[in-house]
Amino acid sequence: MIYTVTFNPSLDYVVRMKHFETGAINRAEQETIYPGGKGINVALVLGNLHIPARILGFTAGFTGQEIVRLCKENGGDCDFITLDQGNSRINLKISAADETAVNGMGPDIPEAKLQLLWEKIQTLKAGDTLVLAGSIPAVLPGDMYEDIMKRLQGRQIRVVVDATGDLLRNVIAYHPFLIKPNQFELGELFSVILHTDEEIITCGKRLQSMGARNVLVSLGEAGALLIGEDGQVYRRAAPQGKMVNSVGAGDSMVAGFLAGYESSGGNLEEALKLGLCAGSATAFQEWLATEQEIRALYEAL
Ligand SMILES: Nc1ncnc2c1ncn2[C@@H]1O[C@H](COP(=O)(O)OP(=O)(O)OP(=O)(O)O)[C@@H](O)[C@H]1O
Ligand SMILES: O=P(O)(O)OC[C@@]1(O)O[C@H](CO)[C@@H](O)[C@@H]1O
Repeated sequence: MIYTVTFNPSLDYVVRMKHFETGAINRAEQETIYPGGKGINVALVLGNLHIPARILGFTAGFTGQEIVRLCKENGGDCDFITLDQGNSRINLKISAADETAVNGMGPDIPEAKLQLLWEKIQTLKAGDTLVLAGSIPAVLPGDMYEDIMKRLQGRQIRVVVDATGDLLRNVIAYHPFLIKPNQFELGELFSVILHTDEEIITCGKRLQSMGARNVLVSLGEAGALLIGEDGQVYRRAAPQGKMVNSVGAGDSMVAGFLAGYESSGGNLEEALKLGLCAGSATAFQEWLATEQEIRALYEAL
């Protein structure tokens, strides 16, 4: 069974306009509200691919209720913990000539509620996969994912981490099965800006030598690079298509990778291929891609 954890879910308020100008009143030409947060996105795309995934995390207030409702409406298997105070955040996504986002801070999570999450995670069994994805509310310590991984050591649970900065850096020593930084986030870990495949591979291999098993580096429209635990480096260009909205493309890639890995009995090339197609299929849609959209790219690749 796959479980995803979203500490800081959101309502993604996606607005479209031809031109966006800072310091001015901008008028939306189209607006939609989606349930958001990386773990939620991963689980919904897994669901689209018929892979069962339970959604764990914290929701609060009226926005939290709407996140749960929208997740369920989209087939999500929700097991959220409800916080007694605050509201889940609203993340503004502006799609104009380019994409701009303002992500909220999210509510505080008191110790007693963290304990409830820990109790849920304790029930995972050997062979299960746990996806820790996205940021945590600003008031929580940056070792949150590390703490979870520490407690899960030796239990044969595959842990996937899609996060940035310290949250990601601190888990590497605990042998995550998969990490998925994008090119910028990978460079950020080493305080460098990466330009070439060789530079990306060097940094990816460094993360492997520090403990990560598979390092999947997403490169936007340039595709992805996988530094596999089998010692191979896999490189694939992205499928061609018209970019509509890239929000959730990276999460869809994680979902596709896990689905491809599971359905192929652990073939990394297959996992990368389905991951890439899921990422691109989402980038080519208004929101998260359906199975049909992902399979169409897969057949053509
Ligand atoms: N313009 C694009 N054209 C084709 N594929 C794309 C494009 N943008 C993203 N993708 C696909 O989605 C994958 C993930 O994208 P990206 O590298 O932007 O991840 P990310 O930065 O984690 O994304 P996000 O934070 O928006 O979810 C890429 O590897 C690629 O397969
Ligand atoms: O603030 P975080 O947790 O880093 O990212 C949150 C978020 O931007 O990630 C998803 C796309 O990957 C969106 O649904 C959501 O708004």
